Amino acid sequence: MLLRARSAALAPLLRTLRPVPVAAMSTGTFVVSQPLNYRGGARVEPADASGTEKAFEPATGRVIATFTCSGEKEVNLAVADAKAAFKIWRQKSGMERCRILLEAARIIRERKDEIATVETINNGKSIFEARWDIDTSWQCLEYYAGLAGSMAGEHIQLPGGSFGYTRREPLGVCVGIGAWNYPFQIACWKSAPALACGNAMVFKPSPFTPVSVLLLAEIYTEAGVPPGLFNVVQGGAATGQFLCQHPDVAKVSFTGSVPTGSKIMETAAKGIKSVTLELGGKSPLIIFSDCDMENAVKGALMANFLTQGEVCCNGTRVFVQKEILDEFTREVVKRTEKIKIGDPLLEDTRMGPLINRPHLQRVLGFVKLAKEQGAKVLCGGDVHVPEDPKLKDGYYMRPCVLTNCRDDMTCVKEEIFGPVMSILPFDTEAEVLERANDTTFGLAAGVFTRDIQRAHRVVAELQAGMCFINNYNVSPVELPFGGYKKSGFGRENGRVTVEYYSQLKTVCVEMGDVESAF
Ligand SMILES: NC(=O)C1=CN([C@@H]2O[C@H](COP(=O)(O)OP(=O)(O)OC[C@H]3O[C@@H](n4cnc5c(N)ncnc54)[C@H](O)[C@@H]3O)[C@@H](O)[C@H]2O)C=CC1
Repeated sequence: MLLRARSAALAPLLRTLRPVPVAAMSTGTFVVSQPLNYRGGARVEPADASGTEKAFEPATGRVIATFTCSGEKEVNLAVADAKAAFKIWRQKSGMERCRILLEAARIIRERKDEIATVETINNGKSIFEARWDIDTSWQCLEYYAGLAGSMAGEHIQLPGGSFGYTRREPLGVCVGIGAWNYPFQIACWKSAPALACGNAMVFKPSPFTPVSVLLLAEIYTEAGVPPGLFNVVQGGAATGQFLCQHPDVAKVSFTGSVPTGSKIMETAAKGIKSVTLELGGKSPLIIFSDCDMENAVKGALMANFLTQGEVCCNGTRVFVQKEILDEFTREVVKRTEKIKIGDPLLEDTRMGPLINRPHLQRVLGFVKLAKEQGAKVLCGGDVHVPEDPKLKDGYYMRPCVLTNCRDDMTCVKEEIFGPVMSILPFDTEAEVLERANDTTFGLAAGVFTRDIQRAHRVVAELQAGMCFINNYNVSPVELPFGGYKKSGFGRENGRVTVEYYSQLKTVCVEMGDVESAF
C-alpha cells in the first residue's frame, strides 16, 4: 500500500517535469501513449511495419501498449542514423565519453524509482527487486565511464629505431537484442561498454517488454550523446533478423534463448560479424553437509526465486549432500511458503506475476510433467489468485519445490524459466561434480561449504562461466558474466568486455629505408 500511494503521488510530478510516457504509475492504470521507437534523438513512429504487437501488464493482464514492429525501412533508417552518430562519437576522447556516461549514470540514479516502477509494471517483478536492477544498471554505466578514459594501445620497439603501436578502436554500429526478464538492465549492460568503446548502438528489446529502454534512450540524449548514437527499434524475430543481416552492422550482442542465439550466429556468420551470446542455463547449486545452513538456504532461494524464477543463471538443480537433505529441504520449503506473492508494486511483495499467460501455462506444464515422472511437489507449483480483484487476470503462481527428483527428469534437464526448484540428493564430491557437469548448458554454478580447499577445488572443476562460492545470483558489474558450452560466449561486464566491443589496429613505423626484395 505504501508504495502504491507513493507511486501515485509521484506520477503527476513526473508528468510535469519529465517526458515520461505514463498516464499513472500504479498497478492497473499505466498506459503508454507515446511512440516506442527512438531514432535521431527522439521518439518516432516507425517508417514501415512488420506487424503490430501488444505489451501487457502481467500483474493485471491488461494491455498497456499496442505498437508497430519495425520493418526493413525503419531498421535501415536507425542503422543509418547510428552510423552518422558514430562518426562524431568515435572522434571523442575517452574522457569526453566518460563524462557523458557519468552524467547518464547520475540521471538513472536520480530517476531510479520511476524507472523501477515502469520495469515492474511491464515485467511483473517486484519493485523491491526492480530497484536492484536499476542499481546495477547505473553502476554499469559508471564502471565503463571509468574505463573509457584509460583505453589505450601498446608501443613496441623494433630494430633500428623502428617501432610499432596498437590503437584500440571501436567496431562501428553494434546491435543489442534483449530478453524480457531484465529489460532495462540488459540494455545498460550492452550499451555502456559499447558506447564507452566509441561505438553506436541500435537496440531491440523483447516485444514483451518494450517500454523501459525508451527511458534509457532519453537519458542518453539528455546526458549529451550525439543524436542517433543510441536508437531503439521495436519488434520480434523479423525486426531482429533485419538488424542482424544489415551490412553496416559490425556486431550483434544477444541475450535470449539457445535456438534464437543459434539463428543469430548463423545470420552473423554470413556477414562475418562478431557476436556475443548470453543464452540460457540449467545451473547446478551444490550444498555440502559442512555448509552454513542458514546461508545455504538463503542462497538456494536467491538462486531460484528472483524475478519469479525467470533468470538465466538460476541454480535450479539443487544438489544436497544426503546427511543434511531433510533439514535443508524442510527449511527451504518453510521459507518458500512464506514468500509474499501479489501486486508487484507493493513494498512487501517478493514475487510478482510471470511474464505472460502462455509462459505461465508452460511453467505449470513442467510441474505437471515432473509429477508424472515421479517428482514430489513439496509446495507451490499451482496458480495463485490474489485477493485484490484487480489482480484476478494476472499470471501468478506459487513458487515450487520439487523432491524425489532424478537427473533424467525433464524438470532437471530443461530450462523452466519459472519458480521451480528441483532438489537432488548426492553422496560424494566426485559424484556430484560428474552430475553437475552433465548438461549442455554452462552458464553458472554455485557451491556452499565451509571447507575452503573443497570450495576452490570444486569450482575449478565446474563447467560454468560464472561460479559462486557461498552465495548465489549476486552481479557486481566489475565481474565478467557469461557462459560456457551452449550458454554462449563472449562476456558482459568487467574489464574484459572492452575486448568484445573494440578491435586492435597495429601500426608499423619504419624509421630507416625500405629493404626491398626487388
Ligand atoms: N545468459 C543471459 O544473460 C540471459 C539469458 N536469457 C535467456 O533468454 C531466454 C528467455 O528470453 P526470450 O526473450 O524468451 O528469448 P528469445 O530467444 O525468444 O528472444 C530474445 C530476443 O531475440 C529476439 N529474436 C527472436 N528471434 C530472433 C531472430 N531470428 N533474430 C533476431 N532476434 C530474434 C526476440 O524478439 C527477443 O528480443 C531464456 O532461455 C533465458 O535463459 C535471459 C536473460 C539473461
